[in-house]
Amino acid sequence: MTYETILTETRGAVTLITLNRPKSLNALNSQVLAELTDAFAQFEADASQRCAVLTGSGDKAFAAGADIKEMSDKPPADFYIEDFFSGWTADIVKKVRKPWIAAVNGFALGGGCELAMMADFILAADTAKFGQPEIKLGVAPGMGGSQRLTRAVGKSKAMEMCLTGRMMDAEEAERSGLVARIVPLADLVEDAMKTATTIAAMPPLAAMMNKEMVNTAFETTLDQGLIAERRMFQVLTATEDKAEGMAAFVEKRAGNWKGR
Ligand SMILES: CCCCCCCCCCCCC[C@H](O)CC(=O)SCCNC(=O)CCNC(=O)[C@H](O)C(C)(C)COP(=O)(O)OP(=O)(O)OC[C@H]1O[C@@H](n2cnc3c(N)ncnc32)[C@H](O)[C@@H]1OP(=O)(O)O
Repeated sequence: MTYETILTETRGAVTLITLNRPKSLNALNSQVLAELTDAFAQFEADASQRCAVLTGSGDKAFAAGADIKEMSDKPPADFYIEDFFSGWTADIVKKVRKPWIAAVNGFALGGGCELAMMADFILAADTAKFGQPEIKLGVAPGMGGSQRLTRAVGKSKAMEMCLTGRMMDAEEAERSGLVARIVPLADLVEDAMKTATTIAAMPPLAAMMNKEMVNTAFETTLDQGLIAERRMFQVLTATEDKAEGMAAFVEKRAGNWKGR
């Protein structure tokens, strides 16, 4: 599938998606939203693909946010009538059950930071900068920034960032728990692809359920999360891959996963 605003390629069981609007620092417009949603749907439907990486073209930006020029022209009522931005949660966060990584190669601001936080985890280049500067435009995060950032880094830091619009560099982002690891920019995509390849080699059902468990912890109470974890563990003990995984360990060999 070829797109205009994103690039996609597959390397083994890993899909690499690159935001590709370098002249506007990969700003996210309606076409990006449509094409990214389609690319993730293709990834989710392709049984040969088990993990994905999302990054930005160029060395300057992952995504500098929603396309301000497009937003400034949009009739205000249309945002509400069309329930704008709801597609990101429905089509990318909820429907993509396979693991995917955000490899943040530069500015991740506004919608760019929000998109990165939809990933299962973030690998940040040492040059990456994160922020929710919407207040400077007279608005506020509109795609989960105030909710996911607060859950990821805590109220004080999220509140300061939303009220001042300041950026957080990669060191602060790692220290705050927003990103899993920092990688030199030159090595970022290869490290992310290598990490994704490791995940893609895991039993696919267990990978999906580990993702679902951690996301449940991010969104519910401890008691409900413990119940969800226990039920998914119990389901996994009934799978062929559980029998294969434990037999492979005892027989000191690699597992041959069936995905069921
Ligand atoms: C109708 C709706 C459209 C979107 C639909 C699809 C959904 C998209 C995602 C939804 C997001 C939800 C809502 C979100 O919370 C709201 C936002 O994201 S608001 C935007 C927040 N981001 C910003 O405020 C950052 C703006 N950019 C900057 O501050 C600076 O560009 C920078 C990143 C600090 C870099 O500065 P410089 O190095 O000086 O580079 P330039 O500023 O000269 O930029 C180069 C070039 O890129 C253009 N550009 C940069 N950012 C954007 C942007 N966000 N939108 C559009 N264009 C952008 C900039 O204009 C320059 O272009 P040129 O002037 O050379 O033509």
